[in-house]
Amino acid sequence: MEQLLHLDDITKRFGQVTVAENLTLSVGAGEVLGIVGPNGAGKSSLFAMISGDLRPDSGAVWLLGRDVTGVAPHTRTRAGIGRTYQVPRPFEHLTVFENVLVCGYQGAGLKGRQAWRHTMGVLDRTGLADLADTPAGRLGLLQRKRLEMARALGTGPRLLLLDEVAGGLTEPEVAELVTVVRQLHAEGLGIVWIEHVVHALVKTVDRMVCLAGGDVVADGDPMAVLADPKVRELYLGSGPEGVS
Ligand SMILES: Nc1ncnc2c1ncn2[C@@H]1O[C@H](COP(=O)(O)OP(=O)(O)OP(=O)(O)O)[C@@H](O)[C@H]1O
Repeated sequence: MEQLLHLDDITKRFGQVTVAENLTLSVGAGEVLGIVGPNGAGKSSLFAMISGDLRPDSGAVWLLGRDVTGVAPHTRTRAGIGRTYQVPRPFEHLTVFENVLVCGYQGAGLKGRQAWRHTMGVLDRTGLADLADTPAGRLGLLQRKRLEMARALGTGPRLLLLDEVAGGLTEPEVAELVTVVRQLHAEGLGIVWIEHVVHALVKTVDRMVCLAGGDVVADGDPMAVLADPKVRELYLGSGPEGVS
C-alpha cells in the first residue's frame, strides 16, 4: 500500500504537558484510520501537527513521500491534506455553496466552471445539495458538521482529517454521517477520524489507534484495540463509550 502520511518520531510538549513523545504512525493511501483516546490525550494536537497549525519540537511529518514538517498550512492543503475542526466556523453570511466554492478556489486551485462543478459534486457527496443557497449561519448542527466536511473536501484532499464530526449528533444523524464517510472511503480517499462516538468508528474504520500520554497505546483491528487491557484500563475498565 502506498504511504500517504508518515509521522516519524514526533515529540511535542506544552510546558509540563506532553502531547506526543517519540510517536511514529503511518496511514496508507485509501486507508481509514480511527483514533480514540481519553480527553487531553493529544489527538487534536496530532491533527494540528499534520495540518501545519502546530510544529513538533522534533521529528518529521511526511505526506506522499515529501517532508512537510516546515511547510505552511495552506501549502499542505494544496499538497493534499484537508481537515475539519471540532467547532465548525464557516463564513456565516456566505451560502453553503459559496463556503465550499472558496475552498475549491483557494485549496484545490480550481477556477471558473471547473470550481463550480467541483463544488456541486462535493455538496452532492455530503448531502448538502438542497441547502446550496442557504446561508451557513442558518444551518443546524448536523448540517454545520456536514458543511465542515464539505469545506475540507472542497480543497481536494488525498487525506481527510475528521476531528469529532459525530460529537453532539443524535443516533440517526450519526448513522447518516457514517454513510457519508463510508462512501468517501469507497471512493478511495485516505481518512483519519478522531472520534469519541466509538460505535461510529467501529462501523467505518479499517484500523484503530488508541493514543494516551503522547504515544500509541494500541494499534490494529478496531475490536482488538477496544478489547486491549491497556485501552480498557484508560477508560476505568469499561472501554471507550462502555464498549464491551
Ligand atoms: N496551544 C496549547 N498550549 C498549551 N497547552 C495546550 C495547547 N494545545 C493543547 N494543549 C494541551 O495539550 C493537551 C492535549 O490537548 P488536545 O486538544 O490535543 O487533546 P485531545 O486528545 O484532542 O482532547 P479532547 O479529546 O478533549 O479533544 C491538553 O492538556 C491541552 O490542554
